[in-house]
Amino acid sequence: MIVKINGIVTIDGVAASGKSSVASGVARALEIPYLSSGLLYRAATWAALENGLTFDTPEAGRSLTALLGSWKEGGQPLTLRPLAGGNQIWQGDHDLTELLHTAQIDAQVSAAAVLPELRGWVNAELQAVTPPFLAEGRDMGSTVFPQAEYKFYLYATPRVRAERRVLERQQDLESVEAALKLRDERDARQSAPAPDAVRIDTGGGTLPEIIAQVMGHLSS
Ligand SMILES: Nc1ncnc2c1ncn2[C@@H]1O[C@H](COP(=O)(O)OP(=O)(O)OP(=O)(O)O)[C@@H](O)[C@H]1O
Ligand SMILES: Nc1ccn([C@@H]2O[C@H](COP(=O)(O)O)[C@@H](O)[C@H]2O)c(=O)n1
Repeated sequence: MIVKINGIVTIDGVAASGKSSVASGVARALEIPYLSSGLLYRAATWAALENGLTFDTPEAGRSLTALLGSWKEGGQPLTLRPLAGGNQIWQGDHDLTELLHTAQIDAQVSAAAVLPELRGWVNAELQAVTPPFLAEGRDMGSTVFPQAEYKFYLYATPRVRAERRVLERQQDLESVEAALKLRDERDARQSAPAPDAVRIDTGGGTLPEIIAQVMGHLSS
């Protein structure tokens, strides 16, 4: 059956639970774009680190959003390209995407993401997009798009997530699992599932099976 979405679908969840892989598969099946909010937080973190900004001062949030604003005014804005096959982030004509999934960004991004000014900047970028689309992150269903038609929340044990992540990165299982647990703790405040989200344990199936599970909810 062909499923037609006119509004917004949200997929939230903990780190490495499979959000972007599932979002990409579902977006392709629905033939709509998906927006990775995490990629915007990662890009802003990269921008701060490149420019010597830290996240632990009272003016940190304002300094970071001022930097992002100055890039926009200078004609070099950070831009999310919401391709269904995988999101990209560009600054002007530079594709930054490859630089954003490193252990260094993983370790710093939660400190940037608690800054209210940065959360406001990311939310405004996403809310400027015209539906239909699928939005993926931590607080898409709870805060940014509470009006979404369908909401999902993905989770899996830290061990399952770490076992998947070591296949993508040159790191050992124990340190990947420890880093994921730390990120879960730091992100806990903005990661509470929307009360009306369908919760799915991605440890309970293969990637195609989880995508099919989400599609099943959309067509029922
Ligand atoms: N059943 C499954 N469901 C979801 N992802 C799976 C599954 N099995 C394996 N994976 C793999 O888990 C890995 C992590 O997935 P992905 O990068 O989509 O997670 P994420 O939640 O977007 O991560 P992050 O929060 O770090 O951005 C990917 O390599 C993906 O292919
Ligand atoms: N809605 C969101 C999305 C992400 N974050 C923060 O960004 C980090 C990276 O996100 P990934 O989806 O790529 O893991 C994440 O650890 C959070 O700190 C957020 O706060 N809200």
